[in-house]
Order: sequence, then C-alpha cells, then structure tokens
Amino acid sequence: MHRSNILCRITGVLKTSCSHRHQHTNTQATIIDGKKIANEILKNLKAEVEDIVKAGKRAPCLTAILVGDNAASATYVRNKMVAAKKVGISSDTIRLPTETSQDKLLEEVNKLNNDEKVDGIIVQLPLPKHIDEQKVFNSVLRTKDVDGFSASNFGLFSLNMCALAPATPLAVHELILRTGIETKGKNAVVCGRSKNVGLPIAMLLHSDTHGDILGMDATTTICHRFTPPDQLTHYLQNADIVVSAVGIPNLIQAHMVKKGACIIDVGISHVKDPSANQFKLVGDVDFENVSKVASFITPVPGGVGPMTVVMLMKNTIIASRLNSS
Ligand SMILES: Nc1nc2c(c(=O)[nH]1)N[C@@H](CN(C=O)c1ccc(C(=O)N[C@@H](CCC(=O)O)C(=O)O)cc1)CN2
Repeated sequence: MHRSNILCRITGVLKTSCSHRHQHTNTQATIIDGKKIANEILKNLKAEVEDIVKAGKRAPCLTAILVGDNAASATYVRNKMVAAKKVGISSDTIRLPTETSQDKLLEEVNKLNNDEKVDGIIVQLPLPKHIDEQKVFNSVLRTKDVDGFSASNFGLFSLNMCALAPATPLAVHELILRTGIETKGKNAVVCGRSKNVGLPIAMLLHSDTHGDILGMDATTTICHRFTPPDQLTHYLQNADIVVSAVGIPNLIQAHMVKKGACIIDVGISHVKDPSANQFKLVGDVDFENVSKVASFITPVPGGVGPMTVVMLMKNTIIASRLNSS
C-alpha cells in the first residue's frame, strides 16, 4: 500500500463504516457502550496483527515512557500494555524517576527513534512540571508518534492531511460515527480547548470528507473557561452533538441539553461517593438526568476511555506499516 494511503486511514473511519441514520424517538438515551465497541475493535486489530506476522514481518512494538510515580498514569500505561498483549503487539515500559531532566528524557526518546524494533512511542502525560511537554512530543519521530501529539502530526492533521491523529479524538469520532446519527450541517459544541483533546476533536467534527477520511461536516463551536455561563447554556441548547472534555463534574446539566442530542463525555474526575465513603469516577455530564433528554450518551467509566486505548493500538499497527515500508 502506498504510504499516503496508509496514513489516510489514520485520521478517521472509512466511509463504509458509517451505519444507518438514527431518528430519535425515545425518552431515554441509548447508552454508547465504549467497552463493548472497544472489545469488538480489539478483535479486528488482533486479526490485522496476525496477518502482519503471517506475512513474515515482526509484530508491531509499542514502547511507553512513564516519568514519575503518578498512580493513575501507571494504571493507564499498564492498561495499554494489557491491550497490546491482547492484540499481539509487543510492548515495553521505560520508567524514569520524577527528577529526570528534560535532556535525559529527550535522550531516551531519541534512542527509541533510532531503534528499528520500536514502531510506536508514547510519553505518558502528565509530565513533571520542569519538563516542556511539547518539546518532548516534537522530539518523537513523526512515524512513531502514535499519540499524534507532535507539531508535525498535529499540523498535518489540522490541514486535513494524512497524519497519526491523537487517540482520544479518534475514539470520539468513532463512537459518534457508530451511532449512525447525521452530523453534516448539525451543530456541535466541544467544551474544552486542550491541544491534545478538545481542539483535535473540534477539528474532526468540523472537517469535510477528504479521500478515505469521513468528515463530520458539523458547524462546530468550541467553548472554554472564558465562555460566560449563559453563553455556554445558549450554545449547548442549540447543539445536536456535545463533546465535553473539561474535567468539571456536572458541568453539563439536563436543562442545558437539546432534546435528542448526542452526548460524548470525555471528562474524568474522581469525586467522593458519600454513600460508599470512597472515591468514584465521574465525567462532566450529569448522566442520570441528561440521559432522559439525549438520544445517545457515553457513560464514565466505560465510554470514551476504553476506546482511547484501542485507538492507540490501531495507531501502533499503522505506525508499524509506516516504519516497515
Ligand atoms: N501520552 C498520553 N498521556 C495521556 C493520554 C494519552 O492519550 N496519551 N490520555 C490520558 C490518560 N489515558 C491514556 O493515556 C487514559 C485515561 C483513561 C482511560 C480509561 O479507560 N478510563 C476508564 C476508567 C479508568 C479508571 O477506572 O480509572 C474509563 O473511562 O472507562 C484510558 C486512557 C492522560 N494522559
């Protein structure tokens, strides 16, 4: 396959994977089961890896760099390694202490860039404060940048060109397409403008179809910390698709949501659960009440999170093809 064709498959779902259009008539939203969809995709990816190996090539290889002792980051990296194993991707984790200098980290990335057995490199976020995240991401070879965080991949992606795109936005894109809702000409609101999540999600929502990549063609608005609350409500009340990636529990409430909207919750917050006297994971959306108004809704946990890991595996397989061609 031509290199650009391989890359074209990166930024989105192929046209053929869009299912029938859904008309909302229910009063209770359909819950988008990210875990189930993720497991289905994992099976397909496993078959893809088997084909690569059958063709006499080595299995794709993913290496994670984990700096510091953030317990959540360690769990996320472990989950990625578990997913890799399920698919047949070989994986490795390089653990570095919190006090690792930026130069030392750049040196580690460079070693992996030059290691022909490594196809995908991820540097787990967050990094300690003394390290310039973007500088580190920019040091990852573009064809091994399976997080899609480097300026070169981000630039290509923003121009609707072939690039390795970030996993969470790809996860959101895939989940929306799988609902079968019409996105063309619809109003979409993204809450949050982070460079790795909110902004690239908005890019996918607004973009047009380009080659193999299914654009969503939605009229897209980005809301952020300086959007006044009444304006946020105004935009949300007119939104057919809402993606929230802010990390504020209950930011999106039922009265703010248009009837029949599709709600994708990317937020992750740990809040105290008074009934169980322990912490629980919640998103940005008041799930119980918003699901009475929406047509589709993702839960937290079990929505976008598991799909993010799967999209990373997909990127790693694509990277292995890029690196062996
Ligand atoms: N280099 C990167 N760093 C970070 C990324 C990333 O994409 N690349 N994203 C997040 C963390 N993250 C993946 O790394 C991630 C977070 C959460 C989940 C997930 O599956 N969440 C579950 C709940 C898990 C739990 O119980 O804590 C869910 O939502 O169901 C997957 C990946 C920041 N860093």
